[in-house]
Amino acid sequence: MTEKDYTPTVAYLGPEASFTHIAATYMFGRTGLRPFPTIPDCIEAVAKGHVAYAIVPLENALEGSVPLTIDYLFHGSELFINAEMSIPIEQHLMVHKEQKNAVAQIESVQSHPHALAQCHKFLQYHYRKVPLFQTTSTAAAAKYVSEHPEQCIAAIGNRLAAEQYGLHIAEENIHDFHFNHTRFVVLSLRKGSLDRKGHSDKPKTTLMVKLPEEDRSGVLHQILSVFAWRKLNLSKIESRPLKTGLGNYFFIIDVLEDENHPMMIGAKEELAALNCSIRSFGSYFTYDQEISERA
Ligand SMILES: O=C(O)C(=O)Cc1ccccc1
Repeated sequence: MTEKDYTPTVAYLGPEASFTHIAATYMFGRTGLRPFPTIPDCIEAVAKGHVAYAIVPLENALEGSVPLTIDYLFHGSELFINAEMSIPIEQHLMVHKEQKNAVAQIESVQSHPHALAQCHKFLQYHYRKVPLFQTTSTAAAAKYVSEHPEQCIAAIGNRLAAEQYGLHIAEENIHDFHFNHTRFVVLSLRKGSLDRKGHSDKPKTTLMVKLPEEDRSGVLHQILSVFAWRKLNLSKIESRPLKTGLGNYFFIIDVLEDENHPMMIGAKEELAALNCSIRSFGSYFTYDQEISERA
């Protein structure tokens, strides 16, 4: 993909100061970013050509895949992955400044389901009886808290969200496990890798592989050996429901190689010969951000 001299519009899971916003800023800078309220809204905006790119969370180190992204990306979308970035996630408990002395009386905690899950032990231990409410993003929760100063409620989100919405951080780093990273993907209607500074040496290719209709023993073994004997390194394999019936699955396979490499071309041909159906989401570079790099 060639760089254009205009700033592309980029849809991200908003509002401002979500983790996705942080990832989007890291990848594209501050201009041209447009917040959308939900992941499906971001995916639809890029699929309909309203924006050039969308950036959405794909997978968290603690919680696994983000089901909404997987559902909308792998079921019927015609999008490609142009880049992936991984950012460290630190979660903080925040309240309205007017409620900063009432933290012991918090009546509810809101956040994105993954953020609530990442802080499960903390919440169990400190706020066992407090109801938890899911929001579309951590920043949406912070914004809601900022708009309800009279309520003794808390949000879980990042430091930027506390600053953006003027909230008081009542407890820092409440995520249960230290290694809490999330992978985000940049999507567009065009195949090709975004080439920015600091990317991985090797590109990665994401394949969606559907097993042959006829049920035969050893088919998963056959699929894996297609990659194994070619020394193609897999960085992920995940089975997801096909949604056509109980027990029907497809596989998301990430391979650390460009899809145009002769071994990859051979692998795709062999998978087709095994009666698998394959859809490639393209080859793309990966970017890793550390907290110290944040603006
Ligand atoms: O809610 C957000 O801020 C997001 O961008 C999604 C998310 C939620 C929890 C961890 C990482 C990303």
